Amino acid sequence: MDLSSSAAAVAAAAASPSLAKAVDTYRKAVGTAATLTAYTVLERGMARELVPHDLRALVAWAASLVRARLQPRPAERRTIIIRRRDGADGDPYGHSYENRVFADAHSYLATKIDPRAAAGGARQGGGGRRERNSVVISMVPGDSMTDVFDGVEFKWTSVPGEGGGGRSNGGTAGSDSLELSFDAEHMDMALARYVPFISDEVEQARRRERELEINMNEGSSWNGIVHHHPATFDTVAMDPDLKKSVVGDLDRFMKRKEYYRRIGKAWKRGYLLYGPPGTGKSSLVAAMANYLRFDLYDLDLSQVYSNYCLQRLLFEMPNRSLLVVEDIDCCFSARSREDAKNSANDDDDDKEEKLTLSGLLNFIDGLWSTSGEERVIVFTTNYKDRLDPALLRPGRMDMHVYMGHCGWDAFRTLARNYFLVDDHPLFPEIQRLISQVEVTPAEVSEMLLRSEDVSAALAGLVEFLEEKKKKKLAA
Ligand SMILES: Nc1ncnc2c1ncn2[C@@H]1O[C@H](COP(=O)(O)OP(=O)(O)OP(=O)(O)O)[C@@H](O)[C@H]1O
Repeated sequence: MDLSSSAAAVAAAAASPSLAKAVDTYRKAVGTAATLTAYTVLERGMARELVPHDLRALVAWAASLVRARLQPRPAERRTIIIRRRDGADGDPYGHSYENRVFADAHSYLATKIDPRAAAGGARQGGGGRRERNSVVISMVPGDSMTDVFDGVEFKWTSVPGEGGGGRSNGGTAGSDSLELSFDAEHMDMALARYVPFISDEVEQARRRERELEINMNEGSSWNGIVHHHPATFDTVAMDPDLKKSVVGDLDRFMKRKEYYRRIGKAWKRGYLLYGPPGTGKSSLVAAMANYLRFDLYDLDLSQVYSNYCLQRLLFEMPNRSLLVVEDIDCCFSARSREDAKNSANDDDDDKEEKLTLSGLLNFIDGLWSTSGEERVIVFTTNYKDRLDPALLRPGRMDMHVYMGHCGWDAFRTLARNYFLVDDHPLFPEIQRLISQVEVTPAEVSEMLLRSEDVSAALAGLVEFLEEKKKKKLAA
């Protein structure tokens, strides 16, 4: 029976007790039905047969309410637009500036497309130099990609620039802006964690990729050249435990910015490397710079004639740099002690100008404590006993590292460096001799370099060590 076809039929049906009963049953069912399926069955089965049009509409409405409750509602979304350039609107001269967040996001997305993509690229490095690598992989304008951070999905869309961008011109290189969209509930995470995370990642990748410089002073200015020193902590031959503790110390230092700030100390770390010539002090300095990805500033104090000159040099050093003063025992000789003795009654006009070790240390403490950025200073000496006590006082140099003669472990590192070998029939002989004579890693390196054939080189080393032993016994 089709009761919805005419008003008369509806009235008749309303009056019919059997229909009233059916409607009553239906109402109860609506009230108690727990699932959408139940509604659907009722809707289809009963409504068509029994229920008048208005009631059917009511039922459909109720069902849609229930459906809406049961079905997950699409989450509210937020979109952040990151423009390539900013400033043009607000700048009175109409200048626009490259937006750093855009550059970072652009580089970051390139590494998501291909992890080998260079994160160097568009923006200037910390020292104001333009980075060498540039991003060559990027999203095609109009395309989207999803990145997951801490379990939350972030969708990136590259929005074409005025020229329309396009595959031929390098993707986001042709895009004007990037859109970042995410569920509204993650707004805080996006701004406070995700975007800063991207900048950090890009910064770290840039540091890893950029070429390091070694700077040397000429008078009061620095001259820098690209620095390809091959030394790393893997190649420096030294006591393995000592090596571990140097690496651990650097790691701890780098993580402690907040700690240094809290205790009100300059975020700097001082290392004193000492030991005979040729034991690898300079190699260790290079390994430290490579490990930290810091530029090296090799301060030649014989070129520094006044405190003013020193001050200028230290001021010019950017953060994340490693200052090294080699052979510190020779730099001040007896002068600083003499100065200290005479300073009370010396009225020489230029006494303020004279460079002393404590002057240098105070400058470093004073200047660097204001920068709030990480600095590492390394002094090297062949003669620790000749050093000014000012330098040896506790708290001056944080770590004293002795670079000694070549031990067995150090020899094995060198053999691995030069020949990629971990064992050889001559090793036991070399181990015995090395424990009997003093030989520097520089001497061992020199012997290993003499032949490309491992057996010939090791035989030459055995001969050299035997000779040393003979001389020692004869002495
Ligand atoms: N510990 C080492 N590990 C690896 N190579 C070393 C080591 N010591 C010396 N060498 C080799 O010898 C060369 C000279 O060593 P290096 O200049 O590092 O020694 P140094 O202790 O700084 O010497 P000096 O006190 O004379 O400046 C290095 O270039 C390297 O090839």
